[in-house]
Amino acid sequence: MATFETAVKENRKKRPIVQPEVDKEENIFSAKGLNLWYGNDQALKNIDLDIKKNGVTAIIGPSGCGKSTFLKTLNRMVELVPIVKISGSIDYHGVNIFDPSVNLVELRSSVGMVFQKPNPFPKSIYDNVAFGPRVQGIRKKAQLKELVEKSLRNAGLWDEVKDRLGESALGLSGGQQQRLCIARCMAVQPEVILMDEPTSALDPKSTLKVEELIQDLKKDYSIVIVTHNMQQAARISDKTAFFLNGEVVEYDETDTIFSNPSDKRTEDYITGRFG
Ligand SMILES: Nc1ncnc2c1ncn2[C@@H]1O[C@H](COP(=O)(O)OP(=O)(O)OP(=O)(O)O)[C@@H](O)[C@H]1O
Repeated sequence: MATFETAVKENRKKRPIVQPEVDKEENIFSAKGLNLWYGNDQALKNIDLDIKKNGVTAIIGPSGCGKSTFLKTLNRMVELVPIVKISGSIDYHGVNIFDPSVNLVELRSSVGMVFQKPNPFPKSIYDNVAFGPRVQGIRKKAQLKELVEKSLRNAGLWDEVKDRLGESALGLSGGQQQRLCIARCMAVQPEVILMDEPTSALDPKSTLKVEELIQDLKKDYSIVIVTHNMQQAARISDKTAFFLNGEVVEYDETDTIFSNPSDKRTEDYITGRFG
């Protein structure tokens, strides 16, 4: 049986994700007729959605409407659940991510993910950030050091941790841990960052810091964020998709969704009539 390392190496030989000839596209993802089932239960229904490059796209909607499922479909993490079945397509750099030739390791490096609860490894701050690059085969100390510093700086955490890089990441505050997880995600140099309610476990001050960070990062990354917090979606996103019962009810500029939605269900949701 192949070891993890040989599997990673084999996988690298597959089709490269980034194809310069289609790199100029304005949309980073284009989902078409996307359906997803957990066993017999359909969680995503005929989703057509284009996600803007270098912007923040918010996914909102009531509990259980399929927000996280859609997010995890974008880097095929959802398929870690064995009962999942999918039909339809999601184009990324002109390639359907479900095509058998797609290199999953590369896809998941290019499309990183930050979760609701900060989940640093029980390792040092340095080793958390260096983990991904090491898995990618980077061994040179100087190169690793540079990547770690750059990622921590980009996550706005460097000044707070530069003198304690060898200490356990678990000793950081919740807000710092979440920014560390964002740094860990950036260390593998993704171009998309998926965020699943990244501030719901944080206090208001840490939430503000992460929101400022997202605003800062969007010039270099495409960010898709699931949030229950409507003010947050309104504050930080460029476009917003409203999901209901596994369908996209409305998708538009965030200002339009919050000031002049075209569907009554969107209006009812954003004005707190249900959810
Ligand atoms: N691992 C799983 N196995 C079976 N069903 C699942 C699984 N994960 C999610 N579901 C179901 O899929 C549907 C969509 O769930 P999902 O978590 O995507 O919704 P959500 O909008 O993100 O909800 P929340 O806001 O509560 O996190 C729900 O009916 C849920 O029960």
